[in-house]
Amino acid sequence: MSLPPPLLAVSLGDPAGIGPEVVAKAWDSRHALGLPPFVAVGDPRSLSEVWDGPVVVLSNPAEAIDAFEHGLPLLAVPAAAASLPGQPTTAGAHCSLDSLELAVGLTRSGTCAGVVTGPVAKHQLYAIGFNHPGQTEFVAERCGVSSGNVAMMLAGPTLRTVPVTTHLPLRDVPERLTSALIEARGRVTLRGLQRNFGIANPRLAVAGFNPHAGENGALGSEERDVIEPAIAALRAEGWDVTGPHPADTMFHTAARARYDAALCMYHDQALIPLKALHFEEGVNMTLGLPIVRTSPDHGTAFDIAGQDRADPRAMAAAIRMAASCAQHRALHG
Ligand SMILES: NC(=O)C1=CN([C@@H]2O[C@H](COP(=O)(O)OP(=O)(O)OC[C@H]3O[C@@H](n4cnc5c(N)ncnc54)[C@H](O)[C@@H]3O)[C@@H](O)[C@H]2O)C=CC1
Ligand SMILES: NCC(=O)COP(=O)(O)O
Repeated sequence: MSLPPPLLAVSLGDPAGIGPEVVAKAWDSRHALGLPPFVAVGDPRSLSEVWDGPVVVLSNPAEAIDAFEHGLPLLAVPAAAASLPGQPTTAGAHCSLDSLELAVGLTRSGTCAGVVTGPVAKHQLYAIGFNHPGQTEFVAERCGVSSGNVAMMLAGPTLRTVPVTTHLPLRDVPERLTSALIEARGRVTLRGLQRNFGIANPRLAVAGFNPHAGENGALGSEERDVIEPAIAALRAEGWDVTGPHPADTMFHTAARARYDAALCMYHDQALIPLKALHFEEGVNMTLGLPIVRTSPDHGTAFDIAGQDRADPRAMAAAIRMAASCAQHRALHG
């Protein structure tokens, strides 16, 4: 059985970044890229700065599916002041936050089947008082889920990675890494693979923290003291979990074939292999939420905004993945 493609909400992200451009280009290529209907949420001027295609400004999201064939459906969240591509402003940061809020609200209410979040600049948001590390934790809070019970999964065609710790200074990682946190992220990841991707018996490979996964304790003790107990606890629940693996040898082709997701100890351990292999089509998905949330793996790219150089494939992949996961959940719960 299959269901009609669901309507998704797509926030444009920072108006000065490449979010508006990649969303517009995704709509332009909707047939070639096989995209389901979506409604954009964000600043109308940020679109007209970079695109002269048709925009259908809606007053009611219910009109989006009919409008989608004729123009890019938009729920307008105008920024208080115009911002130019590549020149982020405080007004733009507020607009990106308001757009995110509305897009998440449309999804939580069931009006949309999933939310795809455009790239925001974290330092711009921090400057206006945003007190979450990133959009992941913001969406989790809006859904009533603690940030410890969600997982940021980066996914490409041949690799999925999940960092246990995300946006914090590297020097703070060791004290933040606990067996309980590794176990929780591992469990959310395994359940997320089942729920969103239909992988009945998911395989999780857990990375070490130190070089050579600690070299039997000679190069660090986190593997023995923190990571191995978490792996043992997950295995005791019946999950297929291996590790701790030396991180430098778990991402080559043959190694990747042995697992469905790699659980990594810190941000760059997870994101470097993913972006090296799949930058053009990488998707960031939040696991553990009652709603579907995806995002392209890239950021605001202020350096190329407004130059017609932004590649829309990661945004398109994020839209496709959100639709596919939403349909899978609708069919299988
Ligand atoms: N999902 C999100 O909201 C994310 C937001 N960010 C934010 O983005 C800002 C900039 O971060 P950076 O580390 O510079 O990463 P970035 O992904 O914005 O840019 C890195 C490099 O890749 C290029 N690039 C990125 N996306 C591209 C695309 N679609 N097509 C062609 N070239 C592309 C950029 O021009 C730049 O040279 C930061 O403030 C960060 O917080 C970063 C990652 C994800
Ligand atoms: N490096 C990934 C990233 O910055 C995305 O974070 P989030 O805003 O989706 O939490």
